[in-house]
Amino acid sequence: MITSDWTKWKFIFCDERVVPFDNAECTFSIYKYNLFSKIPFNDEQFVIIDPSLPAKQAAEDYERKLRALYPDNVDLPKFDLLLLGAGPDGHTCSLFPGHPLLDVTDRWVASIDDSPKPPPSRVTLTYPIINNALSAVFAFAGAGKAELVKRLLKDKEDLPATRVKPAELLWILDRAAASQL
Ligand SMILES: O=C1O[C@H](COP(=O)(O)O)[C@@H](O)[C@H](O)[C@H]1O
Repeated sequence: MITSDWTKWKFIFCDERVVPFDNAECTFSIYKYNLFSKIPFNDEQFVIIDPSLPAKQAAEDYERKLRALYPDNVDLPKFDLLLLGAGPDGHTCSLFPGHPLLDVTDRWVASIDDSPKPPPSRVTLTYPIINNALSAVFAFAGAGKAELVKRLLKDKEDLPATRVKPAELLWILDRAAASQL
């Protein structure tokens, strides 16, 4: 059990699907009801997208909200910890293999309307922000992630997830996810 002054925490989302809060694909709502309901946070501690906006405007709005966390006008934010997953194609956040978003360096947050994984409209942090973080954790569980974990950690394929290179990168795997290493 972690003991912490939870009121000091701020939560941002590395990516989010542009869907209403009551949609099963809304990452904020998944966290809110499954994890955050167990810890005493209040809504002001979350930086969330405005899902009523089209993806491009939602990304601009979300970047404004992130910038507001840094009154000193930093060029790049330095987040303490990014908690990441990756899909079977090697995507992480909403950065998909071969997609032009992989090369975006002029924004903290980008939008996508043609995500290969539904839902199609999403906002995502870009690599300059991801790789400026103090630390990131990739967490994988289950046999369904075993081949992906092998491609990332053993084969070191050039995939969106292997381009994540913050100051410190940790991997949390259960035995099944690590079974092909
Ligand atoms: O759509 C997303 O998928 C990945 C994880 O993929 P899954 O196969 O485990 O569902 C996630 O890391 C990403 O942030 C999310 O938007």
